[in-house]
Amino acid sequence: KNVTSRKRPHTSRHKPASIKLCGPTLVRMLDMVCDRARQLLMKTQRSSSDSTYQKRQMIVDDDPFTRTLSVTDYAQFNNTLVGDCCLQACSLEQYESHRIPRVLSIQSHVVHGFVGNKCAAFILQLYGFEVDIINSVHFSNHTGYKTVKGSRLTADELEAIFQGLLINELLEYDYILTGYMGSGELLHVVAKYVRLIKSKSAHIKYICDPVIGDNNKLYVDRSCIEVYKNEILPLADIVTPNDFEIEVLIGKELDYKNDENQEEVIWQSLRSLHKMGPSHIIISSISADKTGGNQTMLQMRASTQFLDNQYQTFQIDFPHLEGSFTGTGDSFSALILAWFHKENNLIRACERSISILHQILRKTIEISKPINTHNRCGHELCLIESKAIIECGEILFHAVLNDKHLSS
Ligand SMILES: Nc1ncnc2c1ncn2[C@@H]1O[C@H](COP(=O)(O)OP(=O)(O)O)[C@@H](O)[C@H]1O
Ligand SMILES: Cc1ncc(COP(=O)(O)O)c(C=O)c1O
Repeated sequence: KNVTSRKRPHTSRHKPASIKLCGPTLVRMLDMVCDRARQLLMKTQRSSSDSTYQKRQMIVDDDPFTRTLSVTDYAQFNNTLVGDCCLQACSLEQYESHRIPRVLSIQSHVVHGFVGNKCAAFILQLYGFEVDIINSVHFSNHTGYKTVKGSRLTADELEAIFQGLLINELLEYDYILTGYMGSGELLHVVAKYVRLIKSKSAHIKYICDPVIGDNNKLYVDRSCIEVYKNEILPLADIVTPNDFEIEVLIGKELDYKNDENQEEVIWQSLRSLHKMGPSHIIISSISADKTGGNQTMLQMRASTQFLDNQYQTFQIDFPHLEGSFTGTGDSFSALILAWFHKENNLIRACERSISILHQILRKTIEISKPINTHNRCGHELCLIESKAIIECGEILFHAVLNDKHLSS
């Protein structure tokens, strides 16, 4: 409460003093203070014969964005301004559940098109996340085009960026998301700062797409593999490898199709990866060539390891769409982050992410043409045009639980 003694007409517009409080008890207390203040103001007005009470203005501002309630009471009695009393309150529960979650996303950037941070930033910001972006590469376009020009972030540059954030006390995140990194040195710096950020709070989740390669081909420097195995995986909470990346990480080739006990091979490989650190693993797609299943379908497989070393495993089957797309893996990890945050449930997060991506790809096929003849990577994702699809998050494909809950 701030009471000023100034003569009219200085009913002024100066900024009200504000008290910020958290917690239900304090909110209740504030309510009482407000009520009492109002009673006193009314009483003063009634009892004063020469009251020069003017128009009383009370502004109650319930801000859905910051989830704060402000009560600003401007009142004037007997040539005295009693007012400029601003109370701003919200419960701690409300504050926590509506606080804007902050994500640090370290991935590639392309000037034209959609991969890496171009996908993650759009998707996450659309869902209301605050996204801090570090670009591991700054390229003209993705690597599917005839030519790619641009630069790569060095380990020293990354270290300098982290130092700046650290010194300014800005390394405060709820989620860390990483994708294409390129070199072991860069990954080493990432691991150092993920460790530091995670040491500040137990609630921080690290979602890692361990980009190594696909179809037996490495996309990154070989030095990445050991850093992923020894430094990154122990810090990661959710990982989204493809089947080639699983093979590289667990050091074992998997022959799903020719193995009699194919199911067991897949789940055993997931279990080996759990042992390296992450409690949630999602293989975003396995083709029918690998599983020997229905050629028109793709399969997502996922697994959660619980604290008591029990596992929950599930799969989602969805249609294989004709054509090739880039940026799908990066969009997938961003969607998983967003929906894991909203649902706090891996199964729901996977159902939503797979369903949303399916609709984005359908939209992309419907409204875009393959980029050009020399491009072997098909379509750029039509993410902006899919805004409503992303926001809606309709579930089209449901998860099927694996009945065996493996124990270690
Ligand atoms: N040809 C396709 N048909 C249907 N869905 C696809 C296709 N390509 C990608 N997706 C969707 O994008 C997700 C991620 O793509 P994927 O190819 O598994 O990742 P990455 O690009 O990392 O290899 C898949 O889980 C699937 O939902
Ligand atoms: C620079 C860059 N980053 C990331 C990716 C990964 O794309 P996806 O999400 O399809 O795995 C690509 C694919 O071409 C790329 O060129």
